Amino acid sequence: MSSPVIRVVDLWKIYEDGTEGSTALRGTSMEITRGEVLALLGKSGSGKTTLLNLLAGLDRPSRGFIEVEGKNLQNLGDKGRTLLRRRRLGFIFQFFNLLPTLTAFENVYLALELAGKGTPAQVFAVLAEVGLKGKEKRYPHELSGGEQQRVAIARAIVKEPALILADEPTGNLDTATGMQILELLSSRCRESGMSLLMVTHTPMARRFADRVLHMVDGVIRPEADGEEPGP
Ligand SMILES: Nc1ncnc2c1ncn2[C@@H]1O[C@H](COP(=O)(O)OP(=O)(O)OP(=O)(O)O)[C@@H](O)[C@H]1O
Repeated sequence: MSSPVIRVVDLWKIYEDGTEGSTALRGTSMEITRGEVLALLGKSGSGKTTLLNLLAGLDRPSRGFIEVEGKNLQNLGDKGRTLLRRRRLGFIFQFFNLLPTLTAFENVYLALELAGKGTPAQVFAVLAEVGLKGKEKRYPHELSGGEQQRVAIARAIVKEPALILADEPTGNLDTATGMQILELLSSRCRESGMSLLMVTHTPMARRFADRVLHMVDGVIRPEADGEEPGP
């Protein structure tokens, strides 16, 4: 069996905010295998964003550890974690987070440059693949929300990362556009063996997932134990 892309072991996060700490994660564990598409649901404040920040190496766990492709994030150092983010992780956000002064092409090309690999031809190919052929020179404000999210998907997948972390990827889109985006993202990840962890409040996201997880009070639980079964 192949080793997991992500291994989370007994992860705790206690935010120290002066007087009493706020415990966001309470000893949670999980694994993500190659090419697996996961939806992570959970109430507001249950710890989803905290987990994403820790997986991205943007914050440190209070206890426990995370391995990305067998490497313990804490042992990598700041520089190592930055390189890992640029090369092995992709990010998709609710509000797209494209650079407004760069065209669609330039937004995607920048990600490739930061990853230290790739050619302009790859950028054209990936933009065509997400349905943006002919729109490469548009700036974000000249694109619809769905199109901007397609640029963000292209930016994430162009470097073929091990894992894509998506935080509410359809939160700012209408239902039909959101479905198209989830279909595109989940099928492309499966085809290329990229893993996808999407945090979502959208129950329809479970249709596109291989596995649905629920964050309940700082602990990840499988769907069966979840607190809010969906439609
Ligand atoms: N920087 C911080 N300092 C102190 N407490 C924090 C901090 N960030 C988050 N928390 C607390 O940790 C808990 C989990 O927050 P988190 O943002 O991870 O939840 P979430 O599931 O992503 O919520 P939402 O769906 O609303 O985005 C909450 O109780 C929150 O108040």
